[in-house]
Amino acid sequence: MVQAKAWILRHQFVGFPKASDFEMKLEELPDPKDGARFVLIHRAYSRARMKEGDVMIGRQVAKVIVSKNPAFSVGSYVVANCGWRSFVLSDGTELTPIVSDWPKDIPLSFALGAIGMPGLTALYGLEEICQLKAGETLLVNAAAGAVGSVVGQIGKIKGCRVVGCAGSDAKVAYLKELGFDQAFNYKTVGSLEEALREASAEGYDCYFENVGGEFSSAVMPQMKPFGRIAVCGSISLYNDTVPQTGPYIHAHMIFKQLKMEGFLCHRWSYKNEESLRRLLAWVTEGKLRCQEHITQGFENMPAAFMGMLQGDNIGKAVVQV
Ligand SMILES: NC(=O)C1=CN([C@@H]2O[C@H](COP(=O)(O)OP(=O)(O)OC[C@H]3O[C@@H](n4cnc5c(N)ncnc54)[C@H](OP(=O)(O)O)[C@@H]3O)[C@@H](O)[C@H]2O)C=CC1
Ligand SMILES: C/C=C/C(C)=O
Repeated sequence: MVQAKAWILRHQFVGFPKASDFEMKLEELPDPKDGARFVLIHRAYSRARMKEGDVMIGRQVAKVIVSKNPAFSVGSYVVANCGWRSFVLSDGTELTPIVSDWPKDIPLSFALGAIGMPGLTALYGLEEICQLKAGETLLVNAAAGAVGSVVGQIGKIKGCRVVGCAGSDAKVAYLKELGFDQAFNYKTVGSLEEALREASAEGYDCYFENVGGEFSSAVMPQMKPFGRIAVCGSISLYNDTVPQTGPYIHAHMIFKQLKMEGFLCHRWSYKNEESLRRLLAWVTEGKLRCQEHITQGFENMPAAFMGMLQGDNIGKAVVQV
């Protein structure tokens, strides 16, 4: 028997999540039986949200420590979509092997960030939704985070002018280090509209939307005709107890003939293998830089999650167990 820990959503979040909304439980896992197709894994990193009574959703980089499944050899690493757990028994359906030629000098935890789901989200939002072209001007918010920092760097790889905004001066300095052409702290600018205009007087061809709400309302009038908006997330709305309302965007959408489309990264999962190879190659070539905000200890998962929601992280927020 193995004793595993799991974080459960005790109470549905009302407004910003609280420590008392989470509960840690112990689970007894049976030993895998001969002939059964089970994998026992450990070493969790993760973050997410969901409904009461369930184990918190999240992905981990995990090591296979016992296996009766020939597809997952003992000692190999996988990305596991198994929630906030310290160990798990899996039939393999939620596991994606990390490629055996993963370079030794690249941390495996990047498989949760730039060379994982957030990197894929950035790539698909830009290529499939925005259809970003060289020479265009791209705007991204939450730009110093897991998805946003990759969005901006892919924008530069593709020969675009990139504007990013983030919530601290340290984050703005980081964006400049990454090669963003313009960056500003949305919390300290006097006027968001003016800051957006100063960053790109001629407006924006593409807008990679991570934040929503008021920020989005300020961007719409500054989109260029036939601009494209990839609606990836709306983090400024997730903790609302009362839904935010307008200004409404219809006039800008119509008269500028904008295209706006929401997406979930798994829509293109059939391309993931090739896409992860591209992201890995950019990292290896030094074209795509990754930073992590690492919290130590499984017991600190809720704190890390709440910290991410309030902007503590530069780069991908991970928990090392
Ligand atoms: N569609 C899809 O398939 C996917 C969508 N997403 C979405 O992408 C977005 C980014 O996710 P991810 O990269 O993991 O997270 P990040 O690493 O970017 O962390 C979240 C960041 O959001 C910013 N933020 C928090 N609250 C606000 C607010 N009220 N207004 C503006 N910014 C805020 C903070 O940065 P700052 O200091 O700059 O405010 C914080 O660091 C999220 O909206 C997420 O839901 C993520 C993965 C897949
Ligand atoms: C897959 C993740 C989705 C969001 C909106 O965060």
